[in-house]
Amino acid sequence: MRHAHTVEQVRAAEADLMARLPEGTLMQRAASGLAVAISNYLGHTYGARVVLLVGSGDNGGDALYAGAQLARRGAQVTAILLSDKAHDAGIAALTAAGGRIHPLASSAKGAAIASADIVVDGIVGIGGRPGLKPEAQAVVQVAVDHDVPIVAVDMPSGVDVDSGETPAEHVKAAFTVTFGTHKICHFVDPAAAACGPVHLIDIGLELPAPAVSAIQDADIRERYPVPHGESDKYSRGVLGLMAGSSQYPGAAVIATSGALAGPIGMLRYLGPDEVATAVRAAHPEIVAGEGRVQAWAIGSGLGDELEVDKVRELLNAEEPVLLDADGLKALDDSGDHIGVLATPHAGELARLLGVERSTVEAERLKHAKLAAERFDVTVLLKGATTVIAAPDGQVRVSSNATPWLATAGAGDVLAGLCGSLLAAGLTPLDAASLGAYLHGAAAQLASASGPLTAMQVAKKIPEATRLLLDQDIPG
Ligand SMILES: NC(=O)C1=CN([C@@H]2O[C@H](COP(=O)(O)OP(=O)(O)OC[C@H]3O[C@@H](n4cnc5c(N)ncnc54)[C@H](OP(=O)(O)O)[C@@H]3O)[C@@H](O)[C@H]2O)[C@@H](O)CC1
Ligand SMILES: Nc1ncnc2c1ncn2[C@@H]1O[C@H](COP(=O)(O)OP(=O)(O)O)[C@@H](O)[C@H]1O
Ligand SMILES: [K+]
Repeated sequence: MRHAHTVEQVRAAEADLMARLPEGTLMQRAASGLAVAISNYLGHTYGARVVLLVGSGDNGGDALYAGAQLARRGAQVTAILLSDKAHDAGIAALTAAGGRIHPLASSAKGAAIASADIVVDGIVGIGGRPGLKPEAQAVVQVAVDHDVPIVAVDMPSGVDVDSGETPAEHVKAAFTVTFGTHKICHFVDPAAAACGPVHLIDIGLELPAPAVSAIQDADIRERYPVPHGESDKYSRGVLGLMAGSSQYPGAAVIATSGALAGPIGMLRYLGPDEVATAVRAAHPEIVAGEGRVQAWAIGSGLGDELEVDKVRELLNAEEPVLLDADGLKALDDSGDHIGVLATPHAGELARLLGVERSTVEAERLKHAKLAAERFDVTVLLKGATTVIAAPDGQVRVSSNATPWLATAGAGDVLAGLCGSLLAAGLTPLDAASLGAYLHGAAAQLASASGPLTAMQVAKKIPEATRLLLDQDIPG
């Protein structure tokens, strides 16, 4: 996993390390990494036109020192100071290296930005409040108008670093270079979408447990329940699936496709006879009717046929339960739901919490955590980036999907797959994490940059799993 820490955690780790190192060491490490990343992006340094947008703090200092390094290697570097205050030693370093300094009032700044190869956003970093001041917004807009790529120093200025929210104007970066550890805004939308690819420069920080972790290829290999010589169909896990209705029979076929593509040894289907017939026609290996299971997946396409009392009974039983779509209506905030995994999209989470969908979309991390705490369940909030919040406060994200996955039935595949992982014995947090990541990987294969259907995603899950399990990933 990749890990993100809060500003407070970063500041504390930085203070610990700085006490043991000569002054300025960390900023030099950060600036060197930034300069190298910019050179790599441009493909050349000599003669490159680089404009630095410099705010009042150390984020501007990083930009100035990186600019000085680039200037020493032959780049034409111009700094635009957006505040009366700026990092003095950084300005001295850039000037000594032959860089130019423009105050905000300079009439030449617009032309410098318009003709730049790259603009460096050193306006604000972890010390910033959300939003851009009008003068910063104006210079950023010149870069946007002239298609000049922007590299964000630490994070795109204007985003909310610890929540990933973007309540006001902010920079949209071609890429971001961050230091020491990832920050929450790199992982959580909508801010994550403004970061572009994020390069992490190690500056030697020693960090506590992360606030948010991002799932990677290696996590699948580490945690997937691969069967072994002693396994049989029962020990691999049996999933009970309640999905589909006379109104939505297809949801059952799609959800069972997702479930069978996961690690379980057997799938029991419970639902109306005509739907069971359709499910068995698609997958003759499915067993219809009651029996022992290791986990339940309930909800996709149930419509009005949800039996709330029966589901509530299962919620209080020992076996873990996944609740999706209509099944979420059975969730209440009483009782111990520690083994429950809820998989809402933003609209469903909004209904559960009694807020507007737009509020959930703007504050995804906050609402996923809120629901996990209120209902004592693990919440998987679907979207371009999937946010998974456990009741103990752990948060993970998965962001390997493709926008082509936004298609009817894709959520049913995910519910089946995550249910399958639950039945195979993973915790709700791991089942959600691996399920979301494999779903995203399968969608990439199914899409190949083009349209896909939910059933095609389900069909690609075994191949995605095989590729991820076989890959030789060090450490
Ligand atoms: N920590 C680490 O490990 C390392 C950190 N490093 C670097 O330091 C950066 C943090 O630097 P920092 O603490 O000086 O804060 P920073 O983000 O530059 O902001 C400072 C000032 O900006 C202002 N301001 C606030 N909001 C604003 C807005 N929306 N628009 C305009 N202005 C705004 C506000 O001043 P005010 O307006 O209140 O006078 C605030 O005091 C960090 O991101 C990284 O790049 C690396 O060098 C090495 C390792
Ligand atoms: N823009 C996007 N980029 C990537 N994945 C997305 C995007 N929008 C939605 N998804 C994913 O597509 C799936 C849609 O699920 P859901 O909204 O439940 O659809 P349905 O109810 O039709 O099955 C989820 O896994 C979600 O994370
Ligand atoms: K920045």
